[in-house]
Amino acid sequence: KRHLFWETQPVGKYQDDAGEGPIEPAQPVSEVRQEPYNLPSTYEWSTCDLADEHTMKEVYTLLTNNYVEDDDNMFRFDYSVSFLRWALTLPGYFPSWHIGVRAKTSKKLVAFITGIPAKIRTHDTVVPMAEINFLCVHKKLRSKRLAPVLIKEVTRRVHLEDMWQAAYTAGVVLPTPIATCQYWHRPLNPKKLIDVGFSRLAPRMTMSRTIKLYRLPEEPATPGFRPMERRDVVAVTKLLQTYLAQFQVAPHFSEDDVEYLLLPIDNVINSFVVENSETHEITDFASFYTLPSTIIGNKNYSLLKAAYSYYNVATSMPLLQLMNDALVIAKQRGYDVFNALDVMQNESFLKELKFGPGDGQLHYYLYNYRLRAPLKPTEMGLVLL
Ligand SMILES: COc1cccc(CC(=N)NC(=O)c2cccnc2OC2CCNCC2)c1
Repeated sequence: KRHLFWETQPVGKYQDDAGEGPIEPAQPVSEVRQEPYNLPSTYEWSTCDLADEHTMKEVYTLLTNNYVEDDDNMFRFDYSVSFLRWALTLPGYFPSWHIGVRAKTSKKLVAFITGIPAKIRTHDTVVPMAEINFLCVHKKLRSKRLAPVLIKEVTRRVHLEDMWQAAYTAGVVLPTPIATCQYWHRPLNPKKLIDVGFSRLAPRMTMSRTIKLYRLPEEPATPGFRPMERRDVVAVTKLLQTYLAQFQVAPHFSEDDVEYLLLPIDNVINSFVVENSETHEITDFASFYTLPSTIIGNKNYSLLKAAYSYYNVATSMPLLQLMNDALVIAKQRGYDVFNALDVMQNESFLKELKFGPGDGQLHYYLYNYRLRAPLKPTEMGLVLL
């Protein structure tokens, strides 16, 4: 399929002969285009100040009504205001990278795209990158070729901050995935999932048999499994840095990153540690983020409460046991389903903990950075929100 826009971007093929690294060289910031790209005449750029409650509410409303749906258009991501604030206003973020498009007359927010700064390690090189996310065009403005303009504008604003690489994911295939991952789902409330059409009753299975199949203990099995606290930041950072070192692409987390990104926030990020009762050593870490989905057009339910596996490190037990404890807590806290990608070492627990394969794939991309070869999911250590 011809990609009129993507063929103009540095997202090219692999080149195992050439080294790994930027496809195009950085430019002097003074040479970066100073003026915003052109929009259709009735629309205007509008940088969204997410510290402002009203603007944040406008962003929430645009996304909850117009963001990503599953392939059967039965569910749509419903990122909460507190989640968006957490995900997008991290220390060192650039307000100018929260880009909106408004209709000139009504001032209605009709499109959005974001970037946040991150340090991503690819093999042995730590590269400052922009993580691009939340590209959204109002349903009524689709196929007006707005998405390419939003992408060019966020790229321009990233360049203005002297940053020349980016990372993003998508459910669609574009030039040129660096990894293609499968997503998996572990039912926690199988009856609701079947009622809303997320899951189907397996052949020759009754509902009561299905409920029994997915039943979980009331409490985690591991003594010392508890919510992460600020005092755990140093130990968790060490655990994560050591664990993530094995993957070809992974975030390069500092203690400040861990403190901001992984300390628990109700209904946003859930994180846990295992503390050895004798040595008080932190030996394991588990985390999942909260991303509900609107259930489109179901008469009994309006919201699917989903947990998404984030970063997990087990050193004192099999990852399987740690993840089972995470499932137990997610069930306790009222989640309907626990989702995971087959990245990192997740394959080691997916089948055994009764995850079922999802009906789609998530593709990872790098902008202006060539790898020698695509990665296997087990070589991918980056989880985007
Ligand atoms: C259940 O409600 C849905 C609402 C919209 C889309 C999908 C399917 C889908 N596209 N799922 C994923 O992309 C996905 C499945 C498992 C884990 N992470 C995921 O995506 C994350 C990471 C990328 N940004 C969205 C959230 C499901």
